[in-house]
Amino acid sequence: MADQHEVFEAGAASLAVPSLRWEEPPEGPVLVLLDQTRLPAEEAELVCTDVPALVQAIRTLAVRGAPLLGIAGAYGVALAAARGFDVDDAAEALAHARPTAVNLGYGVRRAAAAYRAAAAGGAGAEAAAAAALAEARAVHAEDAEASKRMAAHGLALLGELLPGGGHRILTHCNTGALVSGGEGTALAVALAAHRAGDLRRLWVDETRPLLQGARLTAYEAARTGMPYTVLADGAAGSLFAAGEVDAVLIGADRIAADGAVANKVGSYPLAVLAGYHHIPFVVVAPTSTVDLETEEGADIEVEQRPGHEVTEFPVPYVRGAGAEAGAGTAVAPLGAQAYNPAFDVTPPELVTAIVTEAGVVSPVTRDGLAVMCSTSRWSKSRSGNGMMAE
Ligand SMILES: CSC[C@H]1O[C@H](OP(=O)(O)O)[C@H](O)[C@@H]1O
Repeated sequence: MADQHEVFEAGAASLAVPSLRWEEPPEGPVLVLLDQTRLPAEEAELVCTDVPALVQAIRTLAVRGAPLLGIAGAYGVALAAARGFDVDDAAEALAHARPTAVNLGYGVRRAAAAYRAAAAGGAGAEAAAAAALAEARAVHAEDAEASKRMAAHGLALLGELLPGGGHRILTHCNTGALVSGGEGTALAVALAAHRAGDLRRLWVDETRPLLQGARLTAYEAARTGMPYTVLADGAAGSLFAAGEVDAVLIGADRIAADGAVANKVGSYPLAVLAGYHHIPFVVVAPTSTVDLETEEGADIEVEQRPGHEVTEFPVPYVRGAGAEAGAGTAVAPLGAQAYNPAFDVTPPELVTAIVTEAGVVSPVTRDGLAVMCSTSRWSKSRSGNGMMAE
C-alpha cells in the first residue's frame, strides 16, 4: 500500500499496478481493477467475477476514463461469455453504465461483435468466448499504442506552439495511465515533455467534486517525478491572469463530428479562459473518442451524477468507505439541492487542436476530423455498430 506522502523516485512508472488486468484463476476468469476511488491513500484492487460488479465499478468510478472504459467494457463482454452469462444482456448493461464516454459502447460493441461472428460461424461457446477475449485484448493493445502515438504527436505540437521548452502546462481531471492501456492521453503528453526536459510546471486542477486531479493526477505526477502543483479549480483564472500558463492539455470523453468536446466539468471554463488569454487549449484523445455519428455538441448526452457528490466532501474517496449518500462529510445543509453534471461541452472554435494517434487536427473542423478518423487504423462504420479494420 502506498503512503500518500511517500515521495516516489523520479522516473518511476506512473502506476504501481496496472489499472486493469484479466486473470484466469482455477475458479474462473476475473477482471482485476485498480480501485480508483481508493487512490491515492490505497492501491486497492477490485476483483470482478461478473458483469453487475463491473457495471457498479464503472458507475462509482472505481474504473473510469474514456479509453479505459472502452477496454473495461470489452473485457466485460469477454467475462460474460467466459462465465456463460448472456452476452447480449451483458453488452446492454455495460454499454449503458455511463452515457457520455463514447469509448464504453465502442469497446462493448467490438467484443460483442467478435463473439457473435464466431458463434454465427459455428464456433462453440468456448471458442466464441475466446474470440471476445481476443478482441478485448486487441482493444487494450491498440489503446496502448495510441497512447504512445498521441504522446509523440502532442510533444511535437508543444514544440511548435511553445518554442524554447520550459512548458507550464495546466491540466484538468485525470488523463494518465489510470485511464488508458498505456500512459494516457493528455497526461502522457505532459509526461513526454517531462522526459524531454521541457516541463517546467504541471498545474493540476483538483477537479471537484470527485477530485480526479488532486487524487489521481497528483498520484501519477508524483510517481513519475513531474514538477506539479495542485490548485483549486477556481484558482486557474488567476494563473492565466498572472501569465503562469503556457498551454492547457485535457482529455475527452466524446468528440462530436463538428469538433465539440465533451470532457470533465470545468473544461469549458478553461477553454474560455484560454481563449481570452490567447493560450493554446489542446485536447488529446484517441480516434475511438471521436463520434462521427453525433453531429454536434448539443447532441452529446451529459451524465448527471448524484447531488451528494457535491454536498458531501468525498471522504469516501479518501478513506474508501464507499460512494453512497451519507458516506461523506456533509458540507452543505442537509437536504440541499445540487447541480452535478459530470461533463461540459467545449465548442470547436475554442479548441486550438485535437491530438489523436493518427495526428493533429488544427484548426478543428468537421472535415479535418473526418479525414483524421478515416486515416486511423480503425475507422468507425457509418452504422455505428462498432469498428472495422480498413
Ligand atoms: C482521457 S479520458 C479521461 C477523461 O475521463 C474523465 O471522466 P471520468 O473521470 O468521469 O471518467 C475526464 O473527463 C477525463 O478527461
